[in-house]
Amino acid sequence: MKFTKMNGLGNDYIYINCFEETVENPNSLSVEMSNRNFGVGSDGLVLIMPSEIADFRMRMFNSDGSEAEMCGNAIRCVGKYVYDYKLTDKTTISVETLAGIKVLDMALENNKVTTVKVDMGEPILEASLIPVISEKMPVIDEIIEVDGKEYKFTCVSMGNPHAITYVDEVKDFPVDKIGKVVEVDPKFPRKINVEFVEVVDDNTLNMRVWERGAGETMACGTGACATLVASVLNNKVNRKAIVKLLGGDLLIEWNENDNHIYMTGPATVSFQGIWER
Ligand SMILES: N[C@H](CCC[C@H](N)C(=O)O)C(=O)O
Repeated sequence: MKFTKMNGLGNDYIYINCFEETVENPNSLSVEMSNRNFGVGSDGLVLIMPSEIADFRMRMFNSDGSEAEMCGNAIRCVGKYVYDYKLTDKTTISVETLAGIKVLDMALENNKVTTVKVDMGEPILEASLIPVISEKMPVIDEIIEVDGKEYKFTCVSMGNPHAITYVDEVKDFPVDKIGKVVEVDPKFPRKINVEFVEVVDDNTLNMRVWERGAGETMACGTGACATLVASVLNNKVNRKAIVKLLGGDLLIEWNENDNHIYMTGPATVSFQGIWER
């Protein structure tokens, strides 16, 4: 089976073109192919499929096999894949996801996609829809205790759930130690992605992320969007800011007119290969 390895700021996935290939059990295949010793190695698996209601459909699976509602870094790579490999000649396309239809605008250099701007839709702030067990609206300063220390979280969904907390400095923060506990806290019925954020200035945030179903990754697109929303709600940044991740920067805007979040960032092909099953 042919696959393409791509990444968005180092958040790397294996992409299967399901116009040409058939995938029986994507959950177990994601676990198998994501293994960095016995497989290809990745943060998960992404299927590029036909859609009845959009130009294309994307399904995304974490490296633990769980399917996520949406993936920001992956959807930019889907845009790059379908244009560069000539499944479309449009530079504005729609992609069906479990979090609804997303619209992508793609920038080209030498007729290859370099940067993609994604309309990520509206943030979801209602506790029951995130979901998080909380009486607050929006969910700000939700306390979770880890190893005797209390952390305050703001919770936002971009179709997938996120809990954001602010720290003095992300560089040496124990993201894995704290992230893996918060991910599975009983307050989160569908678990949660956990973002650790350092405010640099009104237009700049440093962020590291412990992802649901994958652990710490180099970048998280939906997480960067959720982080911008949380930071505006907490009066820490302007509505348009750069989110600096281990793998690089994303430009995120929470548009005041349409309440939509816009994410702009790169998409990169690493290599193509054949998976012998
Ligand atoms: N781990 C996430 C899915 C991947 C999100 C992230 N890689 C992104 O770029 O948005 C979840 O289970 O919701």
